[in-house]
Amino acid sequence: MGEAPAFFVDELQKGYGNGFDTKSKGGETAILMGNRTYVIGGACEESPLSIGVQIFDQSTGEWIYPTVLGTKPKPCKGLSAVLLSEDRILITKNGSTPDDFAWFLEVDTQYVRQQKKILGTDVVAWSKGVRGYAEKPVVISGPSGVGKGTLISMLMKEYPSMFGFSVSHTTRAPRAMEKDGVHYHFIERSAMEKEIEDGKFLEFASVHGNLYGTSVEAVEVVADDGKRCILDIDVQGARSVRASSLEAIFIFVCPPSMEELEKRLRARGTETEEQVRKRLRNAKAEIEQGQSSGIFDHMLYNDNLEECYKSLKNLLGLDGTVTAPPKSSPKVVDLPMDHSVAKIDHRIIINSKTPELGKASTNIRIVLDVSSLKGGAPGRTRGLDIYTMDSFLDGLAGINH
Ligand SMILES: Nc1nc2c(ncn2[C@@H]2O[C@H](COP(=O)(O)OP(=O)(O)O)[C@@H](O)[C@H]2O)c(=O)[nH]1
Ligand SMILES: Nc1ncnc2c1ncn2[C@@H]1O[C@H](COP(=O)(O)OP(=O)(O)O)[C@@H](O)[C@H]1O
Repeated sequence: MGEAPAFFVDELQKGYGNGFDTKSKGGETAILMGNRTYVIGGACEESPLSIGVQIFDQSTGEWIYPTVLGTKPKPCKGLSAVLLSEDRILITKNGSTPDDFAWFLEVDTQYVRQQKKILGTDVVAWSKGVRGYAEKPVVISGPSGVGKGTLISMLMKEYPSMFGFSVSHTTRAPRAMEKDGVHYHFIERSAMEKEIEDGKFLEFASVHGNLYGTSVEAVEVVADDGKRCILDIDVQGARSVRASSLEAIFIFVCPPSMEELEKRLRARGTETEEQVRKRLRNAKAEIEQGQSSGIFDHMLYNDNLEECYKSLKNLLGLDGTVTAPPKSSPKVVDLPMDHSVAKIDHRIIINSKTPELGKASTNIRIVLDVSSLKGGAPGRTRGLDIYTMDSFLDGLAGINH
């Protein structure tokens, strides 16, 4: 494990006051919570392409090197930290673009506490802040051949800007029309097992003799796009997601009969006879679990495809009226290289300290509104609102007229 940043040691051993202090030196920043000082910054020793996290425990005088989960931010020239609540720290990256400047380091959220129990180590988790209010992800399960893929394709075709598909990893061989990275990430079993060990998966399961899993990243890239994520996963996977901190809507699709299911599977013609038999055997257990496990919020019967699709749209609140395109967020400038950060209620005010080289000496003030945050690790933190102080003041002036 790496050495603690030397220049911090003296100061940390002296202690930092009141629990809301943040200090920044070089590429690092430190923030005190209770007895622990979180030192964030520099490159992480184990993965140099990401920002490191170390904890100084003032009660024991020892450094702790926690397991760091989640997609990590890339190193930058400097950081600022603000304690948001007792469970997470907001990190802003100097000089970064609006889609990369707000990150959350979770230190005591439900997910972190759950992972601490599982791993038996100290844990912190990164979650990137994204703008916009995409709705809860949708988990769709059901036996092979029931029509999940067909229904999802219809939804994505009709609402391309609203939904994004979570591309799973699988060890099964690609079908003729399937593209790597679009339908699945096709992967060797040993490589997938290694990635599972490294904590890259939100859930995984062995289905019909192959490994399938949803990586945290698969869900995150959809959130980054401001879209609602659709997961096509089996009942075991749905159970894992239900037990995780990812809030989602769970839908189970049933066939009208086993005979019809067999007909559809055979007509699709993508599996060998042996595979078809295996899938039909597994279907019985899946339907039983789907109907009785209490995991699913909604059951759909896919007899007539058009009717089933209409029911799916209804339960997702898409009742046929044309929905307005998402409001485009006001443009925000990059975060100044040198800035101060202040927290006022649920707003974080970022002020540039000095004019940047070659730039006019106007003072840049950016507001981060954190009043409506949703989600978090594993996955992005949604609902972040970012605007310039000027547009905020213009808005207030508008109200007063
Ligand atoms: N747990 C889990 N199941 C998955 C995942 N991706 C796909 N599945 C499920 O694996 C099963 C087999 O999928 P596939 O081989 O594509 O066959 P299909 O169901 O006949 O289209 C289906 O029940 C899928 O819902 C995943 O990431 N995790
Ligand atoms: N309601 C339906 N009636 C008849 N055939 C259907 C219906 N829904 C889907 N299918 C067909 O059944 C086959 C299996 O559907 P698919 O979407 O691939 O299932 P899954 O993704 O659940 O394995 C496909 O050939 C599809 O066109």
